[in-house]
Amino acid sequence: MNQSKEQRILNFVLQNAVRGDPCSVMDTIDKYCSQKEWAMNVGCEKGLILDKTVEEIKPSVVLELGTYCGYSAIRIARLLKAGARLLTVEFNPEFAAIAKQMIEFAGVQDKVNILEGPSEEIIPQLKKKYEVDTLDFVFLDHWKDRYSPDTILLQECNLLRKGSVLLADNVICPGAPEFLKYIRNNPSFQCTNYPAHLEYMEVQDAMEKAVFLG
Ligand SMILES: O=C(NC/C=C/[C@H]1O[C@@H](n2ccc(=O)cc2)[C@H](O)[C@@H]1O)c1cc([N+](=O)[O-])cc(O)c1O
Ligand SMILES: [Mg+2]
Repeated sequence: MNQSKEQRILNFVLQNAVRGDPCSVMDTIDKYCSQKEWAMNVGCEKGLILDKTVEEIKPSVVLELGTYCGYSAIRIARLLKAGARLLTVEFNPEFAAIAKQMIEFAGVQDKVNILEGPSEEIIPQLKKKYEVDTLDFVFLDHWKDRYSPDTILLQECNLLRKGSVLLADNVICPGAPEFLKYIRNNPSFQCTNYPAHLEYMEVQDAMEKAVFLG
């Protein structure tokens, strides 16, 4: 049975990146996906926006929605302080298995917990099953039509506190119009837009940051 694209990306990393070096893994994925096969990793340009947001917040508890191959999980985890943790939600078992290997190869597995299942099932379990009090930072990069229902669900589950930061990928391409409408008209959120390009392409995209005001 021939390999999936995600398996080919993982193999390229295992054969070309430096084990235990997160930057080497990120650079190797970016090299493969810009030169050989496009894939929906946040990439290096939007990755820098993600980096700056994480460095600004210095979060202790991070939730990522949409692990895929683990690129942004590695990107975030490499910047986390000792004792801080990333919970990342992936519902495709094949992608979760790839991401697990990618994260272990990068050496950040001690900071990352991959939670397998759909976000609408996992989010309500975070407090009791995963011992989360509130989330300092949430990176949204899963199905674009899940961004607003999951933002509402996070509030309903009391997982946001005054100052919690959401960062959403792809609000221009593929686009998350419903999310933008919801979040920008909601007085409980202070929004900032960061124009960028779609990963590995000369296509306009943007990230949206939303700070929860409590
Ligand atoms: O569609 C996109 N992302 C959807 C991501 C989905 C990921 O989230 C997981 N998930 C995890 C939990 C869930 O509940 C649902 C899905 C899915 O199993 C998948 O691993 C996308 C598309 C483009 N593009 O240019 O086409 C560019 C991007 O940067 C993108 O992020
Ligand atoms: Mg994305």
